[in-house]
Amino acid sequence: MANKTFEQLFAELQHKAATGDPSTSRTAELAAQGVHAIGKKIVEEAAEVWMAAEHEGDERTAEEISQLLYHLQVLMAAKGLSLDDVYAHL
Ligand SMILES: N=c1c2ncn([C@@H]3O[C@H](COP(=O)(O)OP(=O)(O)OP(=O)(O)O)[C@@H](O)[C@H]3O)c2ncn1[C@@H]1O[C@H](COP(=O)(O)O)[C@@H](O)[C@H]1O
Repeated sequence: MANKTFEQLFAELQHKAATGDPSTSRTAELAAQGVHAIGKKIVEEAAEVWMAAEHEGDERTAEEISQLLYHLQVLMAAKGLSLDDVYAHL
């Protein structure tokens, strides 16, 4: 059972990126650092997904995928993109 859906998390991250306190919110901290820093995290997390899929178990792979999805959502929020902007291309 998921703790929250992709849509619920994104709504929370949009709010945190816009109004959160960088000293208490990781999302607000990343948003304040900007697209360059978030992009580096996305590349790092993508590599961790790959390594987990090849060398670690399904649980670790799923965990790394969740972290990649989180950072992609943070980038979307920082850029002002909506879920519909992305769904339009799926
Ligand atoms: N789902 C997530 C989530 N997934 C991953 N992460 C962050 O991503 C990190 C994982 O990346 P790393 O393994 O590289 O961890 P790290 O070494 O601490 O990161 P760096 O120091 O290298 O930047 C975690 O330590 C978290 O900081 C997340 N941070 C927040 N959320 C959720 O986002 C929402 C808003 O959170 P806040 O913005 O923190 O309030 C809440 O629902 C949270 O549960």
